[in-house]
Amino acid sequence: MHIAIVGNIGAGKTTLSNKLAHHFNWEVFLEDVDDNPYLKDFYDDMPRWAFHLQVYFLNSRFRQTQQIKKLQETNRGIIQDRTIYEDAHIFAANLSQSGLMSERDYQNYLGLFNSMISMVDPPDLLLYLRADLPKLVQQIERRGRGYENNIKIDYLKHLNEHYEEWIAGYNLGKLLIVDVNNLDYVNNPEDLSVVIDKINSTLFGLF
Ligand SMILES: Nc1ncnc2c1ncn2[C@@H]1O[C@H](COP(=O)(O)OP(=O)(O)O)[C@@H](O)[C@H]1O
Ligand SMILES: Nc1ncnc2c1ncn2[C@H]1C[C@H](O)[C@@H](COP(=O)(O)O)O1
Repeated sequence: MHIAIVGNIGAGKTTLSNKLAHHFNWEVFLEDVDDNPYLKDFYDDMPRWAFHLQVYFLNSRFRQTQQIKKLQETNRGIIQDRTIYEDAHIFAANLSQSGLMSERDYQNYLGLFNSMISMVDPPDLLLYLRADLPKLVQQIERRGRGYENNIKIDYLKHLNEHYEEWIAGYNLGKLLIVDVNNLDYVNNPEDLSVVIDKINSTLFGLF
């Protein structure tokens, strides 16, 4: 079983990934953020570093999908924090449409993505955490990564629009949308139970 948690920056993916991995006693795969050599520079100067960052994330995410594939052969359950689909369909697409990545770099990137994607298995369940801008801003501030102070509201807004469009057309497997605006699974165990019940119901038809 492989559940992938997707959603905008600060929606609560990492927090929920860790909690679900603990609950189900499954393996968790997190994003390559702390050791990412481009992320801080990217937020300082997006046009300069957009392509470098996308190639870095694409490679890191592809490597992760291959590790997940191997682990699945052992029947171990897996929780994945963000997917390779989001790199291309959300972030790279947004950078291109916002004029922050040149057409030449975007087409080069897409060529790479399209070569890789046929080797990627979709998750059994894609869990989309839907969050409005105030919730995202509040949680990004709460997390306090210095370089994310530069993130503009418009950037988050455009990412949310890309998410909604991508999710509306998602057809690679089961999909569960959870509105997290009024959920606090950090402090309220009942809110975590709500999410776990929805997952069990979507995957196994329980509840
Ligand atoms: N549903 C929630 N309610 C309250 N706080 C949350 C919730 N989800 C996440 N947080 C807090 O918001 C911050 C960002 O969450 P995080 O899981 O890192 O988001 P993401 O991985 O989607 O970027 C963290 O400080 C986390 O403790
Ligand atoms: N593909 C990406 N392009 C640009 N930025 C990205 C990409 N993937 C992740 N990010 C950023 C967004 C955040 O600042 C960090 C970690 O993501 P988070 O949603 O907080 O887990 O990396």
